[in-house]
Amino acid sequence: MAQSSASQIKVGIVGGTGYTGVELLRLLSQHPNAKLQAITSRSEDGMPVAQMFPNLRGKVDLKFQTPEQAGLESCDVVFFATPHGVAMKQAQSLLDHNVRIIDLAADFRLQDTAAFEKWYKMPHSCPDILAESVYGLVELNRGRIADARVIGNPGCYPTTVLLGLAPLLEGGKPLVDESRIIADSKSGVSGAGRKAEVSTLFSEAGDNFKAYGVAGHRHHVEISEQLQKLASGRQVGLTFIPHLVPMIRGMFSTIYASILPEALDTDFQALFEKRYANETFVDVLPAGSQPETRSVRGSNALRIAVHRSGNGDQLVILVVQDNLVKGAAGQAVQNMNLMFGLPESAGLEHVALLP
Ligand SMILES: NC(=O)C1=CN([C@@H]2O[C@H](COP(=O)(O)OP(=O)(O)OC[C@H]3O[C@@H](n4cnc5c(N)ncnc54)[C@H](OP(=O)(O)O)[C@@H]3O)[C@@H](O)[C@H]2O)C=CC1
Ligand SMILES: CC(=O)N[C@@H](CCC(=O)OP(=O)(O)O)C(=O)O
Repeated sequence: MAQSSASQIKVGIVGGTGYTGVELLRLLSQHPNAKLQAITSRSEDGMPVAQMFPNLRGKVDLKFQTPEQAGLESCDVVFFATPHGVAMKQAQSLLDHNVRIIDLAADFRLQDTAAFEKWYKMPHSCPDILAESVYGLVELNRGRIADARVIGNPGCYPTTVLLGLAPLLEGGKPLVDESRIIADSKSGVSGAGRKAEVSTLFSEAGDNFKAYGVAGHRHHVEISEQLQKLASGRQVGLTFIPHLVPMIRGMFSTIYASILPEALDTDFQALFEKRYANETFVDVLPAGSQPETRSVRGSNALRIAVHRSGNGDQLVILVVQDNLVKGAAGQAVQNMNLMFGLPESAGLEHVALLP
């Protein structure tokens, strides 16, 4: 159980019964500098957290409380592991109490409020707070995260696609045909959350493999907004197709890009290795490697392999992560560490679970 001390960060979690909420609990209950202070659930109000999640017995001795009763305003930071539209309604009152906010949903991800309203089917209730918020993809935005009061933690698919493409787009000179990039992405079923839905029943999702959101997915607009920033304002044309695979955790994005004739002699392996050389959580695998989702299961690592296919003019980038860790709760804790001046890897040193 985390011991309280003056230097510990007082943490609240809104939405402690969902999959990202319980993942935050797993990570933060072992974090050397965090003290869990308030965990909310409206449906499980009064239930001991460890009764619902026995993996936390002896680690978390709090009960779930409603958001109104939990005393969130006395925390240093509050994580929202809630559906879209919840954090933005509580953000101002928490900021008024000097509480910093990390939202795992999409309320603070898209700067384009018209796109937010189109894809999330609700008006944005605090565009002024959105304007000061920072997109919490640490490897791209580290400089701005430390001082941020509000973080929009990235979507799981966007994390894989953006980190898989950043080294190609960040340079001033295009290396690949930026008008036709393809991201073919697959997610485990936990990506859909813990709520009961027919599509995530064992008998629907098991022994099955399907694409969805082919005509449009809300992560496409999130990825596109960030890709344009990475490419210094150049338009980037992306086809993004998500798939559901019959596993619980894990995400795999295969990204295809055509190398421009003038860039054919680029050493892409070296480019990726150099870009991520100082990143604790991004692992560029040796040339020829084929990453597996189980190599990141339960860990905050994201692994990338760089390949050329065909006659060498097609780049194929393979990216794996655990959707609940680097794709959600782990990334959120990485943001918290930066915001509070801690080592970025504090509480995030778990090695992936095999088999
Ligand atoms: N699953 C994943 O891989 C990823 C998820 N995300 C995002 O993280 C967020 C949480 O996802 P996930 O954990 O899967 O979701 P779940 O559906 O599993 O859990 C949602 C949680 O929010 C609480 N909640 C629901 N409505 C409200 C409300 N109006 N006010 C306060 N609390 C509420 C629920 O508890 P109760 O109803 O009892 O209060 C529950 O604890 C979502 O926005 C999701 O899009 C982001 C990246 C990856
Ligand atoms: C498998 C599955 O259903 N995945 C979710 C995305 C994961 C997620 O929660 O992303 P947000 O935080 O942006 O909602 C989906 O496609 O809707």
